[in-house]
Amino acid sequence: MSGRVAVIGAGAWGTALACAMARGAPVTLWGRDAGVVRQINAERTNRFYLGAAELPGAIAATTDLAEALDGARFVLLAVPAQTMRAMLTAMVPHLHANMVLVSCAKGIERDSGDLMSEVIAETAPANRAAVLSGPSFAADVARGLPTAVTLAMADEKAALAAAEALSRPGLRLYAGGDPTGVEYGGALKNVLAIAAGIVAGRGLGASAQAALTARGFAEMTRVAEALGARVETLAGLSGLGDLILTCSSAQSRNFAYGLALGRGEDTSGLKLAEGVATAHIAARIAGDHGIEAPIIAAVADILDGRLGVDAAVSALMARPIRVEGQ
Ligand SMILES: NC(=O)C1=CN([C@@H]2O[C@H](COP(=O)(O)OP(=O)(O)OC[C@H]3O[C@@H](n4cnc5c(N)ncnc54)[C@H](OP(=O)(O)O)[C@@H]3O)[C@@H](O)[C@H]2O)C=CC1
Ligand SMILES: O=C(CO)COP(=O)(O)O
Repeated sequence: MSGRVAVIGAGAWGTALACAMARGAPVTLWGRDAGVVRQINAERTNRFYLGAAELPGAIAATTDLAEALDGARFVLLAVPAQTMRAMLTAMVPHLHANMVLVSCAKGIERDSGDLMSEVIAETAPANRAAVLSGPSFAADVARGLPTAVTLAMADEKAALAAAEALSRPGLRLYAGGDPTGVEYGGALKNVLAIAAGIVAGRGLGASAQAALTARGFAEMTRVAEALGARVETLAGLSGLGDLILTCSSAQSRNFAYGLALGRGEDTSGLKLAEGVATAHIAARIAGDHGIEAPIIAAVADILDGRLGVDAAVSALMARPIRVEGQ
């Protein structure tokens, strides 16, 4: 499977993915902001989202969806999860059935509880859906630093062909046949990264940080498995891999959001933290299914102002003693 690549969304991730893709072939990049698009084409930078990073000349940016999608075989969707449905709806008139729609977003739709692959299936049922997720900061990918992520489709053979077609020097794609697991991994790690940031911001220590990450991994695995994912997927790049990355670095916007919360600082001017919207719906889904998810529930309660950080920590520490792994 080969073919031209279109990237939808000229924020940090979309622009970084376009940089990676341009190392193999020309790529079109759709952005909604004419100023950003002009800057990418004329100055080869996207300063607001990627600072001084120099963008390859093989990226053709446009605000015109029809132009961006024309002739594309793979369409990488890199807009925030809560805007994915509207974005796809606008794209539908320009889609052809042979285009593979690859969600690169990490989140659960807040109103419906849908994963991004489900949003694709509902809005563009004639197209095949894929998901791409794993430990990958946009700044690293834009610079061409070595990165490995998973591309999953319900059809594993098709995923392998797509992973081969989209791998580039510096960006190695592993194929997977469990999109549900890959998506829950990517979405839930954002919620746990907020929790890790809170722990750091509150100055609770490195031991608490490690415990939170390990118990967070147990929790995300439990939730995802109950919702149809394979446990081994969660132990891969788009579960454990991404959890380790984002629970340990203030470069993560979700971690940085939690850090501010833990320090009692204002979060209103901060960059996109997908875990905020996902925390609410993930807590609701876990509650509805009777899945034990105390950290996710605590993050949702803190974000909603129902629980203070110290009370949340006390409550987590006071839970009944149990056998680890159950
Ligand atoms: N940044 C990263 O390191 C990574 C991010 N991701 C995921 O990628 C997704 C996108 O994140 P990221 O690029 O970082 O976010 P950014 O905030 O950097 O960029 C978001 C982009 O989406 C655009 N946008 C926002 N709302 C809409 C809308 N309603 N319709 C169309 N476009 C819209 C923004 O346009 P405008 O500038 O005009 O507001 C901007 O170009 C998230 O789900 C994130 O979790 C995944 C892996 C790595
Ligand atoms: O998903 C990411 C890295 O894999 C980016 O994390 P943040 O959205 O928290 O910055």
